[in-house]
Amino acid sequence: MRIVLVGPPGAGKGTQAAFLAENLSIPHISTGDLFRANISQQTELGKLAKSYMDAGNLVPDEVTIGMAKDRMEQPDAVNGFLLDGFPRNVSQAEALDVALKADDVKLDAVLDLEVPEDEVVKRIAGRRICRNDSAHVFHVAYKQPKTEGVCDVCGGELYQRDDDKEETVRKRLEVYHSQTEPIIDHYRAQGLVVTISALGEVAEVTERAMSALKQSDEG
Ligand SMILES: Nc1ncnc2c1ncn2[C@@H]1O[C@H](COP(=O)(O)OP(=O)(O)O)[C@@H](O)[C@H]1O
Repeated sequence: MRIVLVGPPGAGKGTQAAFLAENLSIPHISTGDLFRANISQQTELGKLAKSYMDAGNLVPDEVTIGMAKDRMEQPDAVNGFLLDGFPRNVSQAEALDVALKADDVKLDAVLDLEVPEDEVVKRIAGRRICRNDSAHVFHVAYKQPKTEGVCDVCGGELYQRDDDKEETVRKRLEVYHSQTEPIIDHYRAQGLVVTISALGEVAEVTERAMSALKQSDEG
């Protein structure tokens, strides 16, 4: 299956993507994770990406599209993938359409995770991530001082992403509404959009997502 996941920052895309990718036996491709890997390895791409990310802006298409395509061309992605964070604007969606067409393949679904805006701000401000695995995500109370803890799953150090500060989150939401939301219409025109609520327990949302994807596959 070839799936695109969309939803505002804080919708739980990364968390859900990890579970869904495992259930569906396809690789989870996250452009945010690819950028963060470049940042921690201090590559040129990482340095460039960081300046945009910390401001809550999108990294320019010229570098993002090439990076995403390179990843999708890896052998593990030949029969399917779950894209998380890409495409993030209409021109990226168009570039993806062209790339898929060239390979004579199609997307199966675009899964849209819906969550109210005040919930998103609260979730992100309290979000802490494990240094060992970005799928290990934890939450502290909203507006609590940044406390360093350890990951319940693997004992790794927890940290707050630089772009998870409240001011940056507001900017990211603005960018989401102005640049990313329009891709939902782009894909709606292709009949691919499946919308589910991202509220509730993680496992509940995964179940909701799996049954929505199954229905769209049959329908
Ligand atoms: N496809 C993309 N195009 C441009 N910038 C991107 C893309 N994917 C990720 N980024 C950059 O990485 C940041 C973090 O993205 P991500 O890890 O997906 O977090 P979230 O979904 O919580 O916003 C974005 O705010 C943006 O600066």
